[in-house]
Amino acid sequence: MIATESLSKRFPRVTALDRLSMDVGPGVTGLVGANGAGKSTLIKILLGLSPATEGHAEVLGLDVATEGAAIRERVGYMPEHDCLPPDVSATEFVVHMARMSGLPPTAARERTADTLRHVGLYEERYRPMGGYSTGMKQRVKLAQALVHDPDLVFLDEPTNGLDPVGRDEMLGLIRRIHTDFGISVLVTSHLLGELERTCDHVVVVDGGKLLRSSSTTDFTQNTTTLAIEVTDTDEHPDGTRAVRDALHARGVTVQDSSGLPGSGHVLLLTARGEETYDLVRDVIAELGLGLVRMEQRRHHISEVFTNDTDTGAGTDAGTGKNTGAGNGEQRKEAVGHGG
Ligand SMILES: Nc1ncnc2c1ncn2[C@@H]1O[C@H](COP(=O)(O)OP(=O)(O)OP(=O)(O)O)[C@@H](O)[C@H]1O
Repeated sequence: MIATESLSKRFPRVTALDRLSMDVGPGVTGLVGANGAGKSTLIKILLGLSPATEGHAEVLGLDVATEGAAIRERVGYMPEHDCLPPDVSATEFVVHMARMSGLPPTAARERTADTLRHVGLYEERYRPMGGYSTGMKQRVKLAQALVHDPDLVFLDEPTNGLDPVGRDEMLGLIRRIHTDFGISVLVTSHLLGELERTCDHVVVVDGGKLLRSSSTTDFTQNTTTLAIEVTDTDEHPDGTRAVRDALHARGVTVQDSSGLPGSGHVLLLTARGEETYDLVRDVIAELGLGLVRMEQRRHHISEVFTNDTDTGAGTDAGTGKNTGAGNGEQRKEAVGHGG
């Protein structure tokens, strides 16, 4: 869908993109980075709206340097900033954008009604947009990006300014753009956590450079840490402690989980294979306790990112190719703490 090769953009005082190479396939891809990381600059180059200083990029197989108009016919764009004229209604505005994209009048009206309904704007679509809430404006911006039925959409910070409920709704809508309509999505955010649930693939940029590019599941792969929770009994009023002591007696060290929320009843230990599971099961059975849960912990994307920036990593940024697997071991090391 998108391929960049050593793409750079230098402004007089700042390098917004620095030799960025990446491949993005179909699906929902998150482009993550702090404010000023270069996300909007990349999107403008990919749309053919702003020339790169050096390097090469293709969108849907089209060269951004020479085929910008053809790219914009097939790609929808939701800009970051408020750009809606206050005096017109959502319907008028989106019909206008559909006409600008080349749809005939009747098709433009029909597509507008469908798209506004899809993003959750109903009666209010006939009112002037100046009176809309931030959430409603974001929905109109999303609708105009989708109205010409593109193959791919670029959404620049679509959850900006939304409250938690609005954020969740917007993330759900973004997911459905792909599942319901088969449109691929590149969505930017400075919040990693929210992309964990929404995206198939995540690209992390920092200071215009690629930090990491991999599938979300690869980012959040299982750790080797086991979380165990047991019931208490009359004989063992503190079942958690009884298990800890019994495991300790058998040479298994339980990790210090005191910093974790609700950690009072959760034991964390490093699994060394099947035998660790068997040992835990046997210890709990011998003590006559009930096993509430025994599960492998997963990383959160935010843990990965914190670790990357802390260590100045980017070790596996490499080519940034969308290969998903293959960097697991390196990542495991980079993440290390796992708990
Ligand atoms: N037209 C421009 N002229 C000069 N500097 C620019 C211009 N556009 C962007 N920059 C600079 O390039 C860097 C990257 O900006 P960009 O807007 O791409 O970041 P971003 O990751 O999208 O962050 P944000 O979400 O805050 O917009 C920033 O330091 C910004 O100040």
